[in-house]
Amino acid sequence: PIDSYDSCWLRYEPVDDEELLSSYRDRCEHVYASDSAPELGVVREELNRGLEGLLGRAPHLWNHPPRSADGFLAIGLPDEMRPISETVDTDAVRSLDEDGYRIRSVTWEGVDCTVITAPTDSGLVYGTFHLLRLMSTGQPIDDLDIVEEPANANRLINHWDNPFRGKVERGYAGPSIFDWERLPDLRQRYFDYARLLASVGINGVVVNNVNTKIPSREGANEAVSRRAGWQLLESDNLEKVEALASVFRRYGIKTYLSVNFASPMLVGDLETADPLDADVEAWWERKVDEVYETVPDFGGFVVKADSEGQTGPYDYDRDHAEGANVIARALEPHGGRVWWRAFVYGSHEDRAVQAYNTFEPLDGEFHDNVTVQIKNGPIDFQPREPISTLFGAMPETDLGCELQITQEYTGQNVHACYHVPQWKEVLEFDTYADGEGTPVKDLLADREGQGIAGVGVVGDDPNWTGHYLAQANLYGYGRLIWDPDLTSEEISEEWIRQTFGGDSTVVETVNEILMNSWDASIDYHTGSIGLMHMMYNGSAALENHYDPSPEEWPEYHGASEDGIGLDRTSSGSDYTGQYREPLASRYEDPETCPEELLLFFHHLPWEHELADGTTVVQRLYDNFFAGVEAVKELRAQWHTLEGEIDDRRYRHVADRFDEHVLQAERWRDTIVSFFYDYSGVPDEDGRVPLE
Ligand SMILES: CO[C@H]1[C@H](O)[C@@H](O)[C@H](O)O[C@@H]1C(=O)O
Repeated sequence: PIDSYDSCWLRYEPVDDEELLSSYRDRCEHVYASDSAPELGVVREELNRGLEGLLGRAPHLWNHPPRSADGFLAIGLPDEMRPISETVDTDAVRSLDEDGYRIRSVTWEGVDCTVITAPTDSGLVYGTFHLLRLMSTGQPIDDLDIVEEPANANRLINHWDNPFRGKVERGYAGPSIFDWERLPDLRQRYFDYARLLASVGINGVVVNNVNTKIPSREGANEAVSRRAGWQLLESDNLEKVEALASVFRRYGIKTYLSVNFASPMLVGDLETADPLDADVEAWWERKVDEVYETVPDFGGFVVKADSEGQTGPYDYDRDHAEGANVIARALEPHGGRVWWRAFVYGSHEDRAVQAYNTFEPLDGEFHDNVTVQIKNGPIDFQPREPISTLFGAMPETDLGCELQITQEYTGQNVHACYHVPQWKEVLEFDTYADGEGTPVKDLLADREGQGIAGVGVVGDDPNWTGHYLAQANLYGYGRLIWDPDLTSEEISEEWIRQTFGGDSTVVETVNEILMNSWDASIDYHTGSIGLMHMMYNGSAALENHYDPSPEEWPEYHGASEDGIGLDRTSSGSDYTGQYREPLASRYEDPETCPEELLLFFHHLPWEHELADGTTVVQRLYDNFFAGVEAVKELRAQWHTLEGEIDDRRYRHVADRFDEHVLQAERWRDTIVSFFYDYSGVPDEDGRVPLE
């Protein structure tokens, strides 16, 4: 079947500004790019596709400097394109980070030349996408002097795709794009996905769900019989993994697998998975050697252990370092890495405190090739959470930050919600780890074993993401983790121009919609003063993690007749104590605790007065109602774009805004009624109780 799907931000629409077009043609119609490495093949392909789209005619590709051209583009490693590379400081290029690159406008033998060079081939791929992005967003390219290096060494996508069954856990864009039945046969879609990821600097992809074993409710045997993610480590499946890896590696992207901690028993036939057992150690070594025979540049494993029904070292009274290290030792000789998830909870009354209590004491115990992967907040990707206390608490351990691109809790494939401002808030958060001015972004940056992992959003839907505006989150994720100093606006404008064109009304309007969407989402999902996790969690009539269901979660909101919120201070679970000063004291006192997190840290009377004299319950009413009005405003703004954007995407988004408004009203009405039932306090403006 012909795969037809959207090209997202790689549309390469014809440049309509005559002056720009002629300058682009002068400089890029002739391209000198050697074809010495697979990545160079990608560079030539992308330039062909991009320049033909933008300039309206295919470029001339040379494998030597074109003598007759008035201007040309030269791309290659410093040693491969002498003497042109001497127009840039090649030593400086060689000392760039391995994924870094340099773009420079120079004159060579009297000819205008644009040089893209880098220490490695993947840098050339990123440099090429950077130049095409400049042209797709209508920027001048006649005086470029760009040096780029990624802030984060590892920039990963974690797919929660279930192989064989094709479903994506918390995916809202159709089935998985990975067709494991047909692999090693390749789909064109894999190449286009790799292009999308490489164009925003992603250099690692975990192709399967961290829930590698279906938590069996009907007993062990039933779970084992149905094919599951853990089986990707089986010898027969490794060539399928290699097939995918062969696509991704062309774009400088490493392939990883989520594995089950009990693989020695599930994949092997051992009786135990005890990490200190010599047979288990030997089994991991043999299995990993086998993987690298098939996938020579394999990235490594992601492991979800002792978490939500997945087995782990606790089954053998071992700690998480012992669990991770047996796998890490097997990967070490091959340069592989274990991304060990810190998403462990369930044995402490207050879920928020457990990850720190579990992992902080193990600081320095993990092998050098283990990265502890920590969700941005202590609960679970809620619209807004405080920052996990583990950031800044494990200086002797490589850390990774896990963010969620898919909108599990922010409206799935219906609501417009731009996550980049949320991620900015996380990365800019000052942990005080080394005194004032130690933001998360600095803790993560510039350490080879560290980085950021984003829970993926794509599926086989033609629009990839279930909602066209959700493409901005995949785009934005890559751009932000490459350069955390970019602003949310800069990123959204880049995306809008490449996706909907440069018309200023369209750019401004879509930008405003994106930039206001997250605040609206926090308002109508939570009331924006620290509550969270009030969603439906069943599998009956309502949608899981989509519909409101506050009555399910008293231990998360602490609603009672006398008040609301959870005491996480020293008189409660003492989660505040896990932060460094001055954060601990700031959160400990309701007078100094930031209002947007107040009820996360404090249980307060409904009529507790906030700084401006408004009571807690009235603030909640006001914010829920404001959230709905904000969504109505976003919809009205989108409606002004009818005729300015192609009808297919305009209609798609407009229809979703109608459902978005209804759903926001559902959240508001359900939760303000829930608060009224407990507090008995009516809204000052007569909106609650509802008629
Ligand atoms: C993959 O499982 C997910 C689960 O679907 C989700 O509801 C929650 O976010 O967390 C889990 C995790 O992060 O492991």
